[in-house]
Amino acid sequence: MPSEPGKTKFQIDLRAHLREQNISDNLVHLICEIAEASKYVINAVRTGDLGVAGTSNLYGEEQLALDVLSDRIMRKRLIHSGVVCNIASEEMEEIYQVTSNPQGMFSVAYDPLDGSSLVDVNLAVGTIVGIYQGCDLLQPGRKMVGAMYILYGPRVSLVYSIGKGVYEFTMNQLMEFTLTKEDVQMKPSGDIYAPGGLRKKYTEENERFIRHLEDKGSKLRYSGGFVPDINQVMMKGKGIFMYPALTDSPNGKLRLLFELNPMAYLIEQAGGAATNGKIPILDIVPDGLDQRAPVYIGSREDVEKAGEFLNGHA
Ligand SMILES: O=P(O)(O)OC[C@H]1O[C@](O)(COP(=O)(O)O)[C@@H](O)[C@@H]1O
Ligand SMILES: [Mg+2]
Ligand SMILES: [Mg+2]
Repeated sequence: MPSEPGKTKFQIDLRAHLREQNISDNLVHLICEIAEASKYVINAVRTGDLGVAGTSNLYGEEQLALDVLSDRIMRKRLIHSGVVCNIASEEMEEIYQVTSNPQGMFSVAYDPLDGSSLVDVNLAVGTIVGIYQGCDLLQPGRKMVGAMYILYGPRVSLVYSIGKGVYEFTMNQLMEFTLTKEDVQMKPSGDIYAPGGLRKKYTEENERFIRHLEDKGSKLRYSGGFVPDINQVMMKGKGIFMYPALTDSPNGKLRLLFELNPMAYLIEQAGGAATNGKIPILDIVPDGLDQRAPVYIGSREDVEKAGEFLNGHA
């Protein structure tokens, strides 16, 4: 007998799933609003100007770079959600205050279109989001109440956690997100690695760690997009992504608030680990919106091993 629509576990849409999680209506609403915004972002990525046609569209209107457009889409949605206090985006220099009343409100830090330089070569990109209760955004990532990313690949998937495990939803032909994986779990050790940054600027310790990974049989799997690269580690359930300190950038490249904290939250929720080589990413106290940090993220034992190499114990 065919199952009743909406009743089979893997036909559950995002809103129905969230309503069962025992969280506030405001948080359900916020996550659904971000999911809605992502539909407009993927539409912009699929059909938007790639810079080849100059700066005007058919009507002579100025066209926006995709990351700026994605930022506007996200910001507008968040402002009108009615449940957001402060917004910080990789595309904005300062915090955007929607209201100063923290009651029942959330603050959001996001990267609207990470890896936007990959759009012209048609590689996967994504949106990364961290959610905080109240109005304070400059807190350690461990204070987040939720995090998610949306991957714009051959399929669009949304991976989220509110501290109760990691769930993957995939966009169907009606642009609804339906549950495709629940309770995603990382294995303690893996055999793939994704190393960001120019290799000749790696320190000797990082070079030795890479040699260790290759000696143990790990294969290179790097696309240059943080969201697809993390999604690979997450969904295969094994391996490590790193963007280390470089000889000319001691804090690496990736940003704590917009990129690292949400991913660290998700990977920890899946039983993995994320450090800057010394301490968990989620314990770093941010001193500004644009703070960067080196990162080792993925299977727990691989991340610990990185720490051993960096701290002279291996
Ligand atoms: O090209 P590199 O130095 O390896 O950097 C790649 C990293 O930079 C990013 O593209 C982030 O940069 P943007 O936020 O400017 O897109 C990540 O997606 C990726 O992991
Ligand atoms: Mg980015
Ligand atoms: Mg970006």
